[in-house]
Amino acid sequence: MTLANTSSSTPLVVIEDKQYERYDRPYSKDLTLCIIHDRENRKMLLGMKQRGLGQGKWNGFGGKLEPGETVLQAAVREVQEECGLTVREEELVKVAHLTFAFTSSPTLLHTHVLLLPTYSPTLHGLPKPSPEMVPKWFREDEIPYGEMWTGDRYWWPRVLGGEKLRGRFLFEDDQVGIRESEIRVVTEEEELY
Ligand SMILES: Nc1nc2c([nH]c(=O)n2[C@H]2C[C@H](O)[C@@H](COP(=O)(O)OP(=O)(O)OP(=O)(O)O)O2)c(=O)[nH]1
Repeated sequence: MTLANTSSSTPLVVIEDKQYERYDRPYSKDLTLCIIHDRENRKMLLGMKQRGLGQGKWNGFGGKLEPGETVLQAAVREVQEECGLTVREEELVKVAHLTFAFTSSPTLLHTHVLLLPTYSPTLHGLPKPSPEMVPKWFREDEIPYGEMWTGDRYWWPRVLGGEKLRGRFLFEDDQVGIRESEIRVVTEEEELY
């Protein structure tokens, strides 16, 4: 094990084995999280969550898979519902599988993170607010990590930098403190999910 090179004081443990899924919880849910990147103009679309888990935080767009849906189908649907953009499954790149748990919650959240690398208004339309999310563009160097999930500063920049990651975060029940976190790079040969 090695400590990741991060600028913050919270150490992030990088693991080389498959410990990332080892939180023992009786229930699990599959979720999507889509990062909309306008690479050419060096900006990213985030949404301010209006309700539910993560309310009051900036995040990408996503939510629970509906029965019978694939990850990609759910991602396309959630992006459309939450910010009005039309994306196609083939455009989405699988960039991370992150497992989130909370100290007193019996449910593991398996979050499938996807990236739309090249947003274009002509292809995807213009973002519009929904009851769930109020979208806003941020410059790449002004991502508001202080108003996002606490763990995001550790993996978001790496995903934007082209790395494929697996990780797990055990949050305190206040959904702010991180009791434990691990992350590792996925090898070329490995299926991400
Ligand atoms: N960026 C980031 N996203 C997270 C973290 N933890 C976490 O659950 N999420 C994401 C995954 C999902 O996209 C979203 C939660 O799913 P959701 O939006 O369906 O939750 P909800 O409670 O509002 O669900 P619903 O009842 O409205 O269906 O938050 C985290 O640490 N960082």
